[in-house]
Amino acid sequence: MFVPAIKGQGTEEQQKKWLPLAYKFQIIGCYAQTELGHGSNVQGLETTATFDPMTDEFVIHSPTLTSSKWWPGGLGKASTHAVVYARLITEGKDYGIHGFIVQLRSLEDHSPLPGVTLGDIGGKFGSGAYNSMDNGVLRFDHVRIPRDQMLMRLSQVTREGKYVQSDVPKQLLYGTMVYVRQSIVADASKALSRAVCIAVRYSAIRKQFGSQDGGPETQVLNYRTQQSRLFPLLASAYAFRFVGDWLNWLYTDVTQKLEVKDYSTLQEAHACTAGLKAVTTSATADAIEECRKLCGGHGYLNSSGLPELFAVYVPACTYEGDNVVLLLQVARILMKTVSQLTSGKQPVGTMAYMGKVQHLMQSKCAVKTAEDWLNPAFIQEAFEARALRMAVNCAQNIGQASNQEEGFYERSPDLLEAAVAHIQLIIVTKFIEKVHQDIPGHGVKEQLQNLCNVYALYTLHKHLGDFLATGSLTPKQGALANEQLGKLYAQVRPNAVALVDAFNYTDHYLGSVLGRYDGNVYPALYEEAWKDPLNETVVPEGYHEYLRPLLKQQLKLSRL
Ligand SMILES: CCCCCCCC/C=C\CCCCCCCCC/C=C/C(=O)SCCNC(=O)CCNC(=O)[C@H](O)C(C)(C)COP(=O)(O)OP(=O)(O)OC[C@H]1O[C@@H](n2cnc3c(N)ncnc32)[C@H](O)[C@@H]1OP(=O)(O)O
Ligand SMILES: Cc1cc2nc3c(=O)[nH]c(=O)nc-3n(C[C@H](O)[C@H](O)[C@H](O)COP(=O)(O)OP(=O)(O)OC[C@H]3O[C@@H](n4cnc5c(N)ncnc54)[C@H](O)[C@@H]3O)c2cc1C
Repeated sequence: MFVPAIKGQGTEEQQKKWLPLAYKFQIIGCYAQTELGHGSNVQGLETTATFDPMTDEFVIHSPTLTSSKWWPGGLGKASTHAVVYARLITEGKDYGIHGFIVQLRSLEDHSPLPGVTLGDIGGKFGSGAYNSMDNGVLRFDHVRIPRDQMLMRLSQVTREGKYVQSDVPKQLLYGTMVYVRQSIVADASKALSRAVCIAVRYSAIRKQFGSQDGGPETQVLNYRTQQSRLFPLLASAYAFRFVGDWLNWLYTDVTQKLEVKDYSTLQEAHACTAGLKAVTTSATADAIEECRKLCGGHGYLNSSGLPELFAVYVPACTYEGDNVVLLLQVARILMKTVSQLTSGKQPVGTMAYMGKVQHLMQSKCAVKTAEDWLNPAFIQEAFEARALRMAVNCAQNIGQASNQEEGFYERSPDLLEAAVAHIQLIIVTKFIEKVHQDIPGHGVKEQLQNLCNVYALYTLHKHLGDFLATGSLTPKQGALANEQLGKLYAQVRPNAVALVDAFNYTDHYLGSVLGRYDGNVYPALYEEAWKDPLNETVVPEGYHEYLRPLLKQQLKLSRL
């Protein structure tokens, strides 16, 4: 994040100076924004950067305990430099949060520079999976940096100390986070596809119950409950891959527009990166845990690869923006869009469907049979109607409040659900668009169509309350969707293993004895067990100190 921050907020000159050093690992940088007291609320950060015109320097300082930088990855032990986000103060006025390049450690002996206190913040969730990352703590005691180490693409401070705001939106300060959020969506698909690959392959070899006359037991992958839990996750892995590909296109397009000072899609980029990051990471974290449970007891072994995957993945729901905070950002933009509908201003991009407000507010879903749910037009319209009606309902309720902000606060739980509905519509839309494309490979398109329908109808089934409460569907149509879902599972089953083999993960990358490509799980589990350090001695350490005295004492007591 050190590099994209300099690329996005540094001048050409600053990029020429600092990026080659970073690329060649002549310096190691981190992104020091979050503090002990503030993470979500960036504008609440307390670290100060006060301009000293006498020396043409900024004085970086941590005025309070809560202003200590806290969490930045790589900060504790590895980084020599940081992009530090601090309150810019010049001529006695606070201009809010800006980025500054600050050297933290000597390039000679890696010792912290004068006025810099830093270290690691300690162990984190799980069996230490994330402990390979030195998330750090950092405090400044009046550390001086040259004025030209303020990232000056978005705004400047002159030699005399005058603050100058460039003619670019100040939100570009948040650009690095937008960049990482869009990459996290693609990474959600990677993490989810790993978990699903393990769970599908293991479910195909695991047999339990159902033996007839001594014959083989039933593959657990054949149980309807296993399919109804697992196949929506398989479909989600593909869904997140395709929406992640689209989001990368959107991000690239926005970045190109920014180059020519076209800021028209900045809001769309923010809403989509924030919302898709929130929805895909929450779903993926839940799905990895579900995949662990789908593997029964063996899923709880470290050798399954699932506990570590979960422990490493779950902070994705928090880092790069807490998911609730990000969804509320989407909700704000939805409310702004709804308020503009009466002005005649046509919504664009992923909000364009809201322009069909007259139709969608009164449309009746035309589904009459289970098979009708295989028609993408019916799915698309049902999801559009649900999302729009939820947004309009929120806007109407907010409108009844004494003031907008109070109304937004009071209705924030409903707004959260409206934001999720809008983002799920985007995911479904992009999946439908993907399967409408020419897709090479014999039968591949049909399989992806099945998965697209599984993702859409599973999501509809899971959020049926929204669809019924907004009148977007009738209970009968909801039941028909569930009926069609069961038929789709039967169509996915024969290709389930092929659909996870298609991720083409090596056994090494998968890191799971349950997900081995050859399915030879039981010998691998047994072999792995003996590698456990506890098995280095046949009689366990502690026997003589603890077990033997206890056993002897109990034996003596039993003879009394
Ligand atoms: C076996 C192991 C295997 C493991 C396998 C899986 C591995 C895991 C998966 C992947 C691995 C790799 C993943 C990638 C690496 C990830 C590393 C993560 C490191 C983490 C880094 C961080 O966390 S950095 C810090 C992140 N912090 C945040 O995100 C803070 C969140 N808060 C904010 O963004 C802002 O405070 C907030 C937007 C909430 C509020 O802004 P504010 O200005 O205070 O107020 P507001 O009025 O809401 O907004 C004003 C105005 O600006 C618009 N706006 C806001 N944000 C943006 C933006 N980003 N872009 C554009 N516009 C923005 C907003 O809409 C408002 O507009 P108007 O209404 O005024 O028009
Ligand atoms: C593994 C990991 C790596 C990280 N790496 C970095 C890094 O490299 N650089 C960096 O700068 N930071 C980093 N962070 C910090 C991270 O960005 C923050 O933790 C994250 O932005 C969440 O902010 P917070 O901790 O202040 O959460 P809080 O905002 O304090 O969240 C606490 C609760 O409050 C709720 N909440 C907060 N505000 C509102 C609101 N307005 N309305 C409703 N509910 C609200 C949240 O939803 C949440 O439930 C990292 C964090 C982790 C876990």
